[in-house]
Amino acid sequence: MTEQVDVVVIGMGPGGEHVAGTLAEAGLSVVGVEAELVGGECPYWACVPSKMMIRAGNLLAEARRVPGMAGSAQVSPDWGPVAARIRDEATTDWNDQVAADRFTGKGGRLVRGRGKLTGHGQVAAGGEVFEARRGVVIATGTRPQIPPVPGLADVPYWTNRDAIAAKEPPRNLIVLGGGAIGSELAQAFARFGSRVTIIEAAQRLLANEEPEAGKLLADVMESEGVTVRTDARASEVRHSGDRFTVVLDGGEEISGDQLLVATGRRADLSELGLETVGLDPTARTLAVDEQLLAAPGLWGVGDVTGRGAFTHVAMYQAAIAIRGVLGEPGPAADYRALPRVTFCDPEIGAVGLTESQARDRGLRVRTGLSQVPSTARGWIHKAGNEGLVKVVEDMDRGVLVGATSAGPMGGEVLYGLAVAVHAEVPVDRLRHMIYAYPTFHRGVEDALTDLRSDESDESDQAHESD
Ligand SMILES: Cc1cc2nc3c(=O)[nH]c(=O)nc-3n(C[C@H](O)[C@H](O)[C@H](O)COP(=O)(O)OP(=O)(O)OC[C@H]3O[C@@H](n4cnc5c(N)ncnc54)[C@H](O)[C@@H]3O)c2cc1C
Ligand SMILES: NC(=O)c1ccc[n+]([C@@H]2O[C@H](COP(=O)([O-])OP(=O)(O)OC[C@H]3O[C@@H](n4cnc5c(N)ncnc54)[C@H](O)[C@@H]3O)[C@@H](O)[C@H]2O)c1
Repeated sequence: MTEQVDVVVIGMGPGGEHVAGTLAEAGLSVVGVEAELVGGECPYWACVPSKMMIRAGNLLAEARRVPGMAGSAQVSPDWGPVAARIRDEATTDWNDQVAADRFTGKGGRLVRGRGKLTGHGQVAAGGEVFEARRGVVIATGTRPQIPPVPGLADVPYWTNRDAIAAKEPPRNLIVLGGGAIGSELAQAFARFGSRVTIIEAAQRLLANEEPEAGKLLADVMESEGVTVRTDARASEVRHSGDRFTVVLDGGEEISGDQLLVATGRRADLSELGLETVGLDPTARTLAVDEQLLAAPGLWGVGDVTGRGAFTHVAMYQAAIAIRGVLGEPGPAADYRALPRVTFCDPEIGAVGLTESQARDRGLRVRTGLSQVPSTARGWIHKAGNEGLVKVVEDMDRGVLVGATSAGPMGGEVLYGLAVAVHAEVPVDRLRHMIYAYPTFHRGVEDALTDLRSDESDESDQAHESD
């Protein structure tokens, strides 16, 4: 027996929950299928609790900046309130009843279990088969990608989930991977007293962002006592008693009492029955078009699409898929001004293309750089003022195609830059704007003033030799 409904959403993380809840509110009959917790990774093991850890770590860091600035302060870190806040306020002890009720309260029907396509518009879940008249939405997210380092699979390493649920900070923490997860959690634990070593295979932290940002972050982390090993590869992992040992290429051994693996995430399409609708279940991500369609009547939203593993991308895509299901017009997905913020201290905000991504696309590029400590506000701020603004201009069009703002509130400073990239505001107009004094975002004006190209460098040099 199949049950007729309007829409089935498989995966109720931020993307799926938004689609399912909104369509249910619009009056459609919606089945939301969830294998774990309604709300997905973000509220229980990712964005929200990690930002609570970071907020607490930042409070400690600010208190440690009091000497020389505002008197004296004694700081005694206590993980207890952090763990309690994560348990009680963020996750309700990893119970999703509130989120489930939120969805059913909108008129949706929640089916617990794994959803699987069994043909076009057909989903098997929870022992039932649903026939979706309007369509199916896949929003199944990602899971940690564990690298094939010999020995790693056999040791009780942490993923983000264990780190978020930690009842106390580890004494010695090894973090494999210096991307967003590794960097954020490393700094948070370090500020609570963990001795942390980050092992990153790439040349720098946050390898997908501007090199200046990764270097800045590594410098600050190291000044706080975190050991940052870039260009470092693990060749073996061992565990004995309660000690982890990571052997690096070259033989050096790094030991700790916890090992956090944060080496990226990947979608798992293998169990979704994609072959029943003619799609490849071995693909790395669910390929979708600019309307988020993977096939007629089959939408994909969120991390599973591989277009940026961020909650705001999942929500953005969800809004487009909702319009698609409802048959409403609206703009297609546009990722030119995709913002991301790594909530370290300094906060690393970025939007659009990095300089090297812009060059790889064949753009003629000018870049400008300013340093937060050299701005009036950065100088006033003093302790904890490390940061920079970098802007990347497409010279031929005279617009910014990317920007980075790192520093205190770097993620907030990013907003203006994101508007500039999104709306393609001419650089000439940005330069003649009034920037409030003394804000951190005045560093944007300085970076715009600094815009220069390799070509102009070359012509400058030619001038000098004349
Ligand atoms: C430590 C950490 C910190 C992060 N911090 C941030 C941040 O600050 N800002 C930000 O924007 N992003 C952050 N992210 C990324 C963010 O968590 C994800 O981008 C977001 O959760 C993706 O939402 P989603 O709906 O695509 O998938 P998910 O949140 O992964 O949800 C997918 C859901 O689908 C379910 N599911 C999977 N397969 C099936 C199936 N077959 N049947 C039924 N259900 C299924 C899963 O159980 C899960 O609940 C962070 C991630 C991590 C790990
Ligand atoms: N603030 C945020 O918005 C936020 C925070 C955390 C996570 N996220 C999202 O979650 C995604 C996943 O985060 P992540 O940090 O796991 O992935 P990532 O891709 O950002 O970083 C993984 C890092 O691990 C390194 N690596 C891979 N294999 C390695 C190995 N064997 N040894 C050492 N290093 C290795 C890679 O070079 C890379 O730098 C992010 O890309 C981001 O989209 C966002």
